[in-house]
Amino acid sequence: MARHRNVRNRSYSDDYDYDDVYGHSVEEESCLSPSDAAQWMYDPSRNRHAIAHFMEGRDDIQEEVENETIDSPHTPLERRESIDLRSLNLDEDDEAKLMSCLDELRNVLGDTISDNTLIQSVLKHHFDFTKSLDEILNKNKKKDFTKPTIQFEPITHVTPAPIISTDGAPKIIATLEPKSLNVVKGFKVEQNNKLSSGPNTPRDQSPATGRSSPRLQHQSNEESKVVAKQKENKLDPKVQYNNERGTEKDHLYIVVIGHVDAGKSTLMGRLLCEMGEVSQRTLHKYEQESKKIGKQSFMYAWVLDETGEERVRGITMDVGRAQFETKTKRVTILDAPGHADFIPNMITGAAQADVALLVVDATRGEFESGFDLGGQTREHALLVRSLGVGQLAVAINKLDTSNWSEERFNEITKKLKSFLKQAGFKEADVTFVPCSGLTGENLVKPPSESELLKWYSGPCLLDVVDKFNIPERPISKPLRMSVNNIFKGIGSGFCVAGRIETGVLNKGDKVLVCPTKEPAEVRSIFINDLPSNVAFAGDQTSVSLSGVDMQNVSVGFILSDPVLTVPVVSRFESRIVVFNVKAPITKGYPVLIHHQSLVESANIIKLKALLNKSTGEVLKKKPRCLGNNSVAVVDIEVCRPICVEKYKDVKELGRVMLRVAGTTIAAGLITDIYP
Ligand SMILES: Nc1nc2c(ncn2[C@@H]2O[C@H](COP(=O)(O)OP(=O)(O)OP(=O)(O)O)[C@@H](O)[C@H]2O)c(=O)[nH]1
Repeated sequence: MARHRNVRNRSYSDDYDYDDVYGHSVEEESCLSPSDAAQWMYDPSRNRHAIAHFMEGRDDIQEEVENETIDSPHTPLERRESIDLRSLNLDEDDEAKLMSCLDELRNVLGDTISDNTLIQSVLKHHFDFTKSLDEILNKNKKKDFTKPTIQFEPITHVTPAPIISTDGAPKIIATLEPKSLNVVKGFKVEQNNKLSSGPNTPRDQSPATGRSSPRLQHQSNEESKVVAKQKENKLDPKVQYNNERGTEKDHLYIVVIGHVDAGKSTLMGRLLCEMGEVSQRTLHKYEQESKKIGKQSFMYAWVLDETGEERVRGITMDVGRAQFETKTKRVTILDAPGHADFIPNMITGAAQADVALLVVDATRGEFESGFDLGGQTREHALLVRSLGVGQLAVAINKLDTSNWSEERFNEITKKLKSFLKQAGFKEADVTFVPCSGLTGENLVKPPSESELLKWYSGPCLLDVVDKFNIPERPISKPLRMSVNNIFKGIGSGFCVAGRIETGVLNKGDKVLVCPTKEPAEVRSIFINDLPSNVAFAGDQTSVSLSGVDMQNVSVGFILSDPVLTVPVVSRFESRIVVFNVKAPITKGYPVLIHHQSLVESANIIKLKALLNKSTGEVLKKKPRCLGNNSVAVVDIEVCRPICVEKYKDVKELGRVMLRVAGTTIAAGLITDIYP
């Protein structure tokens, strides 16, 4: 059966750069038990050979017969808001009441109103069905519930346009609104305009052709003419890149991660001050104001923690941004929150980054609680690796509290090295730097502390940042821009902010907003708040769009090349590494998928094969369950169609993270997609 090709006929060595797969190896002095450590042992040379060999030769992976739908032309599920009842924290009775009210409401209203709206109304009226119905009907008086239209939910939170600080503080380009992650993403697509997918999608299914809705069909001729013209006028991306950027310093995006209170914002704030990016006047102001509310120790953190709530609580909630330059690079810092409650924001920051700076608190007891006792150090490191970040600097911070002890530095680096190797970082790509954000020691100048000078002669933090390699920018691939923020622009338009994952985006280009596949035109492009005619893969940009309604674009969407469109799928196959599950993963296991800035409910619908971690060899076909540290091939079904790519085609959009109840339980590479 054709379905067998999903596993059997694949040479995994062709699909992956195995350096990008997690859980490779672990040192003997691991923080894991010896048996766990043994499971992670890995020999890359053996692996490359063995996986190719094993996959080509194997015919023995049988598959379950009940899920025949996988090969049949798949009808994508309607994309609707997913209800995660767990997040509502209802007790059993209330949950039952809620479900019963929802059923009743659906009987009357059909599917024309989103689940989210219904839930809000039911909760507001304390499970009173009649009152909820009244409210919804009154709100939607003019709506014809029987009419099948493309219907979109309003975006509930809109963030203001990015603001450049004018008081002498460094250029804080934009702060990601945490609420933007909760943007309601629901929409429904007419039956005759079902989402289709991918580079393999026949042209006649794309919005520019006959199967589109009448509105899209009407636009299609015009659109295709413009797109053809666009193609004609296009320069070779590499030539264009050299013309535009040839003489500029390379731009690097660094996400700063680590356990809560590790000193991330203080470190970055101090670094910016040392580099002269913050005026004395501003710093003095922060000093006075932080003193007033008894938070003077946070004065440097205020450079990046801009909101009143962050300053009063003394924690980062949004991703703060700032820029500085090293000898060879322009650097954008993405200061991520360390608190577990803000992990989705941290992921949004990490999804935009090329490299990461992991900050750990060297204070005795503090490192241990951030690393060993369920802290965020491990979680953050795993997350950034899962998002494709391969280079890491580790700031062993607050070493002033241990009198610059070499012993303490070695103790921490030993533990971290072992863990980071296990998480998939190559030893050569990880650098450890002793420092103190509070005193400014070893940040931009060689150390001056006599205790530190006794044993450390390595680079300061700034030099480590300067030595990072700029990752290859896939500018020759079709355009993919992932949307991580949406805000009102100047005048009548609106802007989407996000990262150009692949390709080139020119002012005036036609793009397809996916997964809804609505055509739009790029009116203007801003990079670091400055207008630009073009943006390339790797750039963080704000783009103003016309031709599409702001309410029809959501965080997690992809702006795609209008011809070589991004695949839109409801099911895909993934090779996952399971990190940490309380109960084994079984068929039907519910998870939240994180894919760039998108968060979507999903289920693991099929366990296809359990693999040997080191060789990729199939250990068991159709396993009944997956435990901790296992590697497996599974099929995942999302509640609403999403834009993904096979990892071998576009690495940037070929990774997913699976999270349950606030913990990352697995990371995966997308190995196949089911249109
Ligand atoms: N002794 C000492 N204290 C520090 C150092 N760096 C930061 N701190 C203190 O640690 C506390 C937390 O610092 P932050 O910079 O807010 O920590 P953070 O990691 O950004 O916190 P979140 O983003 O909320 O996770 C503050 O009281 C700082 O003054 C340091 O190098 N030495």
